Amino acid sequence: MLRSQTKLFALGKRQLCRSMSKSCDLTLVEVDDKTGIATLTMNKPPVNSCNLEMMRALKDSMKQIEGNKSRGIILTSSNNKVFSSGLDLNELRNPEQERLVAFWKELQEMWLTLYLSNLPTAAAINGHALAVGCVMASACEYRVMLPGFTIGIHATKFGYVVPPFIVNSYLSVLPRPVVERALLQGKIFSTDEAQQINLIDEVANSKEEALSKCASFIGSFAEANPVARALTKRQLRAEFARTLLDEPEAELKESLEYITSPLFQDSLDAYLAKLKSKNKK
Ligand SMILES: CCCCCCCC/C=C\C=C\CC(=O)SCCNC(=O)CCNC(=O)[C@H](O)C(C)(C)COP(=O)(O)OP(=O)(O)OC[C@H]1O[C@@H](n2cnc3c(N)ncnc32)[C@H](O)[C@@H]1OP(=O)(O)O
Repeated sequence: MLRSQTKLFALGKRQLCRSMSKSCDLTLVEVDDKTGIATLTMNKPPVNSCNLEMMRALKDSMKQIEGNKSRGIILTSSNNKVFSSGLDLNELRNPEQERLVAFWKELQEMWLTLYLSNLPTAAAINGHALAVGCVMASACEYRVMLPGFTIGIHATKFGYVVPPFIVNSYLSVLPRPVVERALLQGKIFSTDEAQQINLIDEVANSKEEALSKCASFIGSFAEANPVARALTKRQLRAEFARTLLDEPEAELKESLEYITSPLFQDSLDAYLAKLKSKNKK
């Protein structure tokens, strides 16, 4: 349904495409005609949480961008405080089986599409990037973050086992001992801390500067043959994507069993209640 709701507009020198839900445009895509770089903006209020429709919109937008022969993708947010708050926790709470299966498959496909994109990818992290928000940023080849925000995978803090492909997202950016400690502690990093451990590549003082730094990174591949670049990237990244490429059903089964267990559901209830109570105080 979303695919048929995706529209492509000609807008002066730019093309704009939108993946729409009933109430809003979940993603916005603008292609700069001069550079050929596409900016993919997450636009799901209030905090870009990833429900089924959002992840489908992200995947479809990335595929459209690749099909449009753009030179690269910059992932960013329309919210100037939150890049993404990760998976939509409401999708995991007392889920209906069919929707949960579709949701988890979409997460797998969205991650594979971003992680193995043929194009150079960069994240302009203009707000908090938590859990799967951090995973999406880590799946990109380059990260530029604004000061004063946080980034990390804090799953173990609220009783979530971290699935292997999420571990691999971190491993493709950080050394193993750092990954192990960060995941086991459920560590959330400030912008400065993230730069110190090279979880992010650069700090920018505004979203415009972040976008510009991401564009410069993508521009650095101007001399590379796009096909050779894409195939080399795929070779380099294939190992970390292996579980999902070869055995998505096994990963799905394991995750579903865990998500629907009383242990997980109880800790999710407690976590959601804490999150909601913050706004009632
Ligand atoms: C052996 C192998 C087994 C494998 C098993 C695998 C199982 C793994 C299962 C799950 C993996 C999950 C990974 C995830 O990504 S889970 C998501 C984790 N994300 C978070 O914890 C982020 C929580 N949010 C925040 O900390 C803040 O909202 C923040 C992003 C910092 C923004 O803060 P602020 O601007 O102050 O906004 P509010 O907190 O007021 O939020 C506004 C409303 O949005 C609701 N909200 C926030 N985040 C989420 C979310 N992720 N999902 C759903 N809803 C969310 C929040 O409650 C507010 O709602 P309301 O206005 O009704 O109070």
